[in-house]
Amino acid sequence: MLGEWLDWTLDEQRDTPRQGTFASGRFDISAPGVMRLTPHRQRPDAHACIFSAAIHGNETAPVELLGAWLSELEAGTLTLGAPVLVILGNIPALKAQQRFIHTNLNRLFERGLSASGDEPDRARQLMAEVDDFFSDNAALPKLHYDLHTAIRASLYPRFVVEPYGDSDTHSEQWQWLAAADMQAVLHQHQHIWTFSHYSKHYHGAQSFTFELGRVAPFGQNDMASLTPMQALLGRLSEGTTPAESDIEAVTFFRVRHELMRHGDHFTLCFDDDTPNFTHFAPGTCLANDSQTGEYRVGDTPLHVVFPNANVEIGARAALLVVPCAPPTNA
Ligand SMILES: O=C(O)CCC(=O)N[C@@H](CCC(=O)O)C(=O)O
Ligand SMILES: [Zn+2]
Repeated sequence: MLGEWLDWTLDEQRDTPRQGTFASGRFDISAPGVMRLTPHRQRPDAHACIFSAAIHGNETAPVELLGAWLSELEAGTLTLGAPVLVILGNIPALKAQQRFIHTNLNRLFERGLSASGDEPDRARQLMAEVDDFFSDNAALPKLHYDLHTAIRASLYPRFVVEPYGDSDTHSEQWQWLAAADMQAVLHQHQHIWTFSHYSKHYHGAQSFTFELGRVAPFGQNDMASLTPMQALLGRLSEGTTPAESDIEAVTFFRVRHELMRHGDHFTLCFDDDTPNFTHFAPGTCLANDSQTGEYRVGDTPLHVVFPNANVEIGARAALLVVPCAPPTNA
């Protein structure tokens, strides 16, 4: 199953079986990098689960993690008890080991998207796959974990971004994230058309973007730190209740401001290797933009997440965030 999926994903021309069975279920590969797993016996607590990776092509740890989890299913050490849609997002970028080829796929998941090109076409295909999967499993609670790694080091190496949306995140999610050793949660403050946001906004799914360490080539990822995360994927795919931990060890943040690049010339006022969540005091200069001038921290200290001066004009150059209390349902 794993072999067939990766073969067809990485080499579309190969004559690979597109469906088959394994000890506890069936697999159906509907497109390169898109595979449905259907259990022979669905457990009563099952969620309809989507696990996605490689929405950014150079983020390899999540691909290794999904490979390790699929190997457990294939070996029969894990029993499938929930339907799962597994996705590798940007295949040309994965082959090239680049974040994207033409544009950032993780800003294109919006219905009615009119842009043309390979990444917009892939976004439309993946949105349709998500719609079909959730509609075919309409009786089940919906869940989507979109797995990434961050460009820079981080004061919290493993954290999740909670997309903005009308639907609430259930209290159990916070405990599952804590048990999976996620160290921080960042609540988004507005709609950003990411893949995890798509499932939350249009389907009301329990959905997060996971940042599982730092970008590294295949084979050089710290997979030991992701053992608790693999256990979470394992429990969800078994349709059993994941381990819970109390959330004391998790730090919560909220986005205060999205720093955008507007001008041809854009620089950040701090070192390139500044880790995510670094704190900046009031008055500190954070960015210089040829279009909008200097950006300085106001009266409230800010922490910087995902700083990147080399984004396209009009794209996000950093999230400026503040600590906040845990959700009242946590
Ligand atoms: O490390 C970075 O600078 C970028 C990491 C990354 O790709 N983050 C995601 C976050 C998506 C979200 O806000 O949910 C992204 O920018 O797409
Ligand atoms: Zn990413």
